[in-house]
Amino acid sequence: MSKTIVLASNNAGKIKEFNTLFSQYGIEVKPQGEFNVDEAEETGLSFIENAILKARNACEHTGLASIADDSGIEVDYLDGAPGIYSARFAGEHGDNEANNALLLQKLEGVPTEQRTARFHCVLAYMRHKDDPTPLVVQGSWEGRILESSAGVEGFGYDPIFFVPEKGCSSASLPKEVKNQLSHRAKALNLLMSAFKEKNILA
Ligand SMILES: O=c1nc[nH]c2c1ncn2[C@H]1C[C@H](O)[C@@H](COP(=O)(O)OP(=O)(O)OP(=O)(O)O)O1
Ligand SMILES: [Mg+2]
Repeated sequence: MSKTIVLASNNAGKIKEFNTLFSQYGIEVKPQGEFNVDEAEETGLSFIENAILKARNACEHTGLASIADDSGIEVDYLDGAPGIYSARFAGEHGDNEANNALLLQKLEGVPTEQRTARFHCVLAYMRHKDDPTPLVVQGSWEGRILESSAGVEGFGYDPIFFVPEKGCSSASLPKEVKNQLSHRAKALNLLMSAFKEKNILA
């Protein structure tokens, strides 16, 4: 690979997954923490806007190309909430336990068939901070919200996300399996196709 790509994320769970996923494509990325990039303010009103804000922030602070991930969970019974606010659903950014507890509480007594939900991931690639044509791709993963936590793998909402095709929570899946099925894996697959088509990193 000829150039460094910064991964515009501070989320340890995402970074771990990306290390595995990118290595499958023979690409090395460096998390923005290695460059002391300050966290971007996620002021957008969509995953797409926030992904671009994060990618642009990382480009600006490093002078390098970057990839950002903005993701979250949409629950149908809650009209799509927590959506872009998934990381701060219960108030404090990144308090996964509180977020999961609040989501379970809001769905208390709601029957199984009304607990449908999906993970959503938007990836944005920007060559530099003024890049007028960021590459933007999306992936989603359908499932439903369990009635209690199960499993210890993954991060975030994984313990309460039921994966119908596997019959268990996403936190109960081996990492390799999540990395084949997930919203993030699907989005990255699309990004890698776009890279190929545009000879990025070729
Ligand atoms: O595969 C996943 N499995 C479980 N939970 C997940 C997943 N993917 C996203 N999520 C949840 C975690 C967090 O509550 C929110 C992402 O929020 P999001 O703003 O994109 O990330 P973040 O602030 O944690 O890190 P950063 O912005 O530095 O990448 O969605
Ligand atoms: Mg964030």
